[in-house]
Amino acid sequence: AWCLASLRANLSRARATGLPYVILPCSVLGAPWLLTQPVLLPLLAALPESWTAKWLPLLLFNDGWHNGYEPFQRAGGDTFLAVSPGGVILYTCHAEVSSQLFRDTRLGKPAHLMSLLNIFGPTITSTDGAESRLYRRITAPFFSEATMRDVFVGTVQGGGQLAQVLRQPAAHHHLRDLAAKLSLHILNRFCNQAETLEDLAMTLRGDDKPQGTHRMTYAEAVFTLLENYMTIFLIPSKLLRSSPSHTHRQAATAYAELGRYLQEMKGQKEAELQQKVPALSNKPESIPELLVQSGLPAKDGSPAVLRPDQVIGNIWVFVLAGHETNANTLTFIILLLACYPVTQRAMQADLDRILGDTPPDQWTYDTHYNPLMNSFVGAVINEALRLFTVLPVIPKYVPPTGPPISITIDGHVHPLPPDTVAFVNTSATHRHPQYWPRRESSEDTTPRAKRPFAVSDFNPERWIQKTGVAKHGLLSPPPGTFIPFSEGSRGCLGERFALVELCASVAVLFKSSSVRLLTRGEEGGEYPEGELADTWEAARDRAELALSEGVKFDMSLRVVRNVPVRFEARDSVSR
Ligand code: HEM
Repeated sequence: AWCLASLRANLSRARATGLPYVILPCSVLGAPWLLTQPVLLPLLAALPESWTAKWLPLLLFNDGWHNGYEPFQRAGGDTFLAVSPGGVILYTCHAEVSSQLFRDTRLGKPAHLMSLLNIFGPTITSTDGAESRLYRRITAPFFSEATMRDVFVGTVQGGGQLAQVLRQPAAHHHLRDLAAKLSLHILNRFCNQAETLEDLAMTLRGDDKPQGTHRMTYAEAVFTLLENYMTIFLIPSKLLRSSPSHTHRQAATAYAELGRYLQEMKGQKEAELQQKVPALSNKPESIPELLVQSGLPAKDGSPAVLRPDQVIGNIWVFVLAGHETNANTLTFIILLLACYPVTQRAMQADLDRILGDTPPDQWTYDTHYNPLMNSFVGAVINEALRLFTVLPVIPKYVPPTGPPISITIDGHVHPLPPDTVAFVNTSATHRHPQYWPRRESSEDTTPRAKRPFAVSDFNPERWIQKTGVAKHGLLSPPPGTFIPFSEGSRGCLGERFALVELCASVAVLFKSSSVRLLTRGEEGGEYPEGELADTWEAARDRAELALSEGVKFDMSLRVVRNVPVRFEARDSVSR
């Protein structure tokens, strides 16, 4: 009775918006569905597709990337509502609507749905209003041009070490982990000022050891925690520690160890700040420094702006937001280039043109970043960000108290009622047939080309502007059509940081090395039977499957299936 009454009430709220809607049996965000999904899903999947095609994909939050534009095609519109007894959710991939949602400062974030990130304390990403503005204001000064200079040079140094490790046989088994070690190092070295290049060398070799009384290294604690994030979020540490499962106990250790590392970082910054003579320091302040400073009483005696849990929560969220996304994007770029040798060579020709014989230790942000980003390097990065949206959905929220907030579509005004969650679907936007027409060869629907056709649609050439409106040589997409970093007042704080890091790592890896797909016969006996395909075309098909079926969204989008590739010094392969 409650369900029917709620559904009726929500239907009348939905009708009042004038937007098309789809009725769902439950809310994708509600506890009943989240708890019963493992049991119900196999039953629902067994029903004829024609019964479920319109609504079931909307209940599969983690499949958003795989579904791409399809749910919108089925719903017959780029903006629609999903109505259930649990509430009303707006789905959009309409550029004009997304831009309005990003720019309208009356809209907030559904902070109550994002508390998942608050495992060490409140965070910038899962708070709203004055609180998130405060965190942004405190940490924004870190993202200065001085920081970008350091990040560029540091990534070239670190990327050089990664290139050496990747050239070892069978390194592809650990490709994503090695990329994550590099990006965690960059973050730790520049955001946290807490690591050196020697530390990275040891981590990449696997020679790093826990320090002092720690039971895990910092990197091990971060990676283990991320592997077991939901377990740690849902099950109290006390239970995890006494669980018979080894994985549970490891998860509890990772959580405790990382908590200790974050506390130590905070303590060390507090000690440094008490000794520091500000005028003598010309280094960009680190994220922990900015946060810790706000957690101390001011010199004039006014109280601290942040509580200790706010300091720790936010140090953690920068570690999370700043390394996973970059590591996953770099991995996608490497695998895409292995599938496209011709594109790889075109990008390397641009690297040779821009960098010439200048040794990597003389590459600088001021001289090289812009030319690289306006070349094939920028085109490849943008195209990878378009196809592999590491955050496939960006949530917005009409506050529960207050008036409806209207969106306008083709001149028609649609008032969104209070308490409406809005999902800007980046994955569907980036596959919208009008904004991003598929490349001709990707019209291939043979069984080998799997939804969402990410590999066959990879086309960096589309970013190279030959005619028309050009922004520094690369295509400048209309607002709302290319949104990997979101936009507006809650857009990614680390966008520039991420692009600088990606640019420098792609440049250093591919200036010195090439990557190719491995096939059987040309290799020694170090690969297990069945791992390698017989021909390049078969290897390409496997890679394409891995980059569709083998892609998973949990904390962010990543490839979980191994793709056999080999890095070789460029001198040894034809240019
Ligand atoms: C390829 C790399 C990256 C991508 C695609 C990406 C994407 C995004 C997106 C889409 C958001 C908005 C999320 C939302 O509204 O729910 C976001 C927020 C954020 N990102 Fe990134 N990001 C990347 C790298 C980074 C890096 C390197 C840092 C820091 C060093 C960073 C720090 C943040 C922070 C602090 C926020 C929260 C902003 C707020 O809530 O006000 N990101 N990112």
